[in-house]
Amino acid sequence: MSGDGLRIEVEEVGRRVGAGRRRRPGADGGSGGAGRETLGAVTLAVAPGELLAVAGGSGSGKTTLLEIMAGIRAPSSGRVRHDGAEPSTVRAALGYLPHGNVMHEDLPLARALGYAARLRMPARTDAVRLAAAVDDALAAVGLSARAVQPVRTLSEGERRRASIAVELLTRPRVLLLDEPTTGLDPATGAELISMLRDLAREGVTVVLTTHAPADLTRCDRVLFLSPAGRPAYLGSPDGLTAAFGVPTLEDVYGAVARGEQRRVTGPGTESARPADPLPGPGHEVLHARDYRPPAGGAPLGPVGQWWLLTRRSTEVLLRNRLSAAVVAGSPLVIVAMFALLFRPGAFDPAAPSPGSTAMILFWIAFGGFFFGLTYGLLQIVGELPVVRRERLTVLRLGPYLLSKAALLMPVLAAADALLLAVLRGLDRLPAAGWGTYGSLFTTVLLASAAALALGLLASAAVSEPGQATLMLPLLCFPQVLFSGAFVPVPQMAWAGRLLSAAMTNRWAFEALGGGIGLPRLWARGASPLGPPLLASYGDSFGRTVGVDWLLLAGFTALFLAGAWTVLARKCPSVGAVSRRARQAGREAAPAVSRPAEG
Ligand SMILES: Nc1ncnc2c1ncn2[C@@H]1O[C@H](COP(=O)(O)OP(=O)(O)OP(=O)(O)O)[C@@H](O)[C@H]1O
Repeated sequence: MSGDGLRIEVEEVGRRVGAGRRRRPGADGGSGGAGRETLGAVTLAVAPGELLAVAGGSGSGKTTLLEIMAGIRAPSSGRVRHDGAEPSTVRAALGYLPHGNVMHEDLPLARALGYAARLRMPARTDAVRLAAAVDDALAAVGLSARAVQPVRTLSEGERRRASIAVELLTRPRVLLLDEPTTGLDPATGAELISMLRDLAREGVTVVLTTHAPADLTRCDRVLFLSPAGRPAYLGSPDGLTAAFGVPTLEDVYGAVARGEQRRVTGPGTESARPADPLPGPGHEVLHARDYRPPAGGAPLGPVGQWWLLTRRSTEVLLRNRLSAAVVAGSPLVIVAMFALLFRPGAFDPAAPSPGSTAMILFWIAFGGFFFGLTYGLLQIVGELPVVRRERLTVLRLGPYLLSKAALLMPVLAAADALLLAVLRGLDRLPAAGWGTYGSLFTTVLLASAAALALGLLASAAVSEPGQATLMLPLLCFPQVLFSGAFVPVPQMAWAGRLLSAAMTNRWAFEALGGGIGLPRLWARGASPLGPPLLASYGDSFGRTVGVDWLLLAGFTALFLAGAWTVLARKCPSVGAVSRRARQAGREAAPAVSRPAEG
């Protein structure tokens, strides 16, 4: 189903990991000198139509090499070219399948592929051609009969094939797969390799990493890496056992671990097809303008992506009944609890209850915050592997984050409106005009928006849903303590006052107090407790409400920018990795040319 593959040239590629630097995809570009070598001096060429297996013990650098070939990790030395071009410039022609299952599990298979096709294929592709691309990809991996089945109900082998189908949508000319057979039974593994072999037969260049000795015999060539990440064998699978003088493929692992090395160069060991020599140092590298991407035009722009991602997030949420029930049900439960907690008439000027009025306003502010935070927290972390994978194609982070806001802000607006309407209906809030309630609603909605952005930031920063759950009390507690509702801001220690300025709940609480006329009620109402309470709060409610709104909007923008930054670091685009590689190369250059001391 694909055209001619690209010729991959790996030239003296090595990678070192520096001391004290954290691992993150593509981010730890080599420093050229210091650190531990995890991959060393790998040189090979993979021809179009060839199926190459990269084998080796755990930690021998298989994934590292594959990621370098895909252009999503920078080598510390050497270089990789696809038909003479840098990986980043031919990204549209590369299909990269990371280890594990990276699809939205709640979507039916064809729907998940449909969204992936719309995202990756040219924007002008019409619905009929998109559907045909999905059908072709499903047929290529033998899953046409599973099209309507939710991804989570597929077997492990079917899921692996479904993941490959996503890459096939754009008819890649190079397919790089990290451990596609891990976890599969031998028959399913063999089936999957035979499917990859068919793709290679059609001209695609296929490279896979594997732990299964049986896979090796089904590939054209094998690159065996030593525990130190150096090539121990490169050649035909048939010659593998003989080269190490061992009876079985399993024994090769032991021999390689003992440090034996066989760089076979006889017939069948080189590229399956005759190739041009590797480009020399003076060889001019192709750049994006020289490479012709598949015909059809550019993929969706930012607005198109935003709308597509909004629709996908909505469908993902609606198809997961538990998540949908939590999103819809938690405001109902919380509103009901508020209605039970407070007594009516606290705002009655003839008999006000100043302490209760402060508490009612605080819990309204906190309700808006809590809805936003809980909605945001689980949004990103659960689909981070999908985001990471899509960032390697065309996904933009701005539209992605804004799609979450587009999905959740209407729900938050409904929850906030319900909260105010129920409390007003039950006389927990005073009778007042639309202007006052418009102000209260704006405040709570802005509080929810800021909390949603904070939730998205936390969700992007953690690495698993369990950690996101732990973040909930951590983020809520200071918002309660330092809101100024329980201990008025003027009564706090100076450090507490400083901290309270960073709490969105403080500004929401004060805006609600100002908006509903709390100072007037406390000062002129019939309760003798009002004036001293007002004195303890100082000028907390004296500010123009618009200033509080600006602060809440500023926090929202700040948290969204934070989420964008975290995601950009965790899920770099291929272009970003390539820039880092060039930067690392420039930094490494002086170290390489430095004369030996002594
Ligand atoms: N950023 C990093 N910092 C420290 N060590 C790293 C970093 N990146 C990779 N490594 C190390 O590089 C080595 C190769 O890792 P890699 O994931 O490529 O191995 P692998 O052969 O794919 O392993 P496995 O088969 O277990 O998946 C490992 O020892 C790993 O710990």
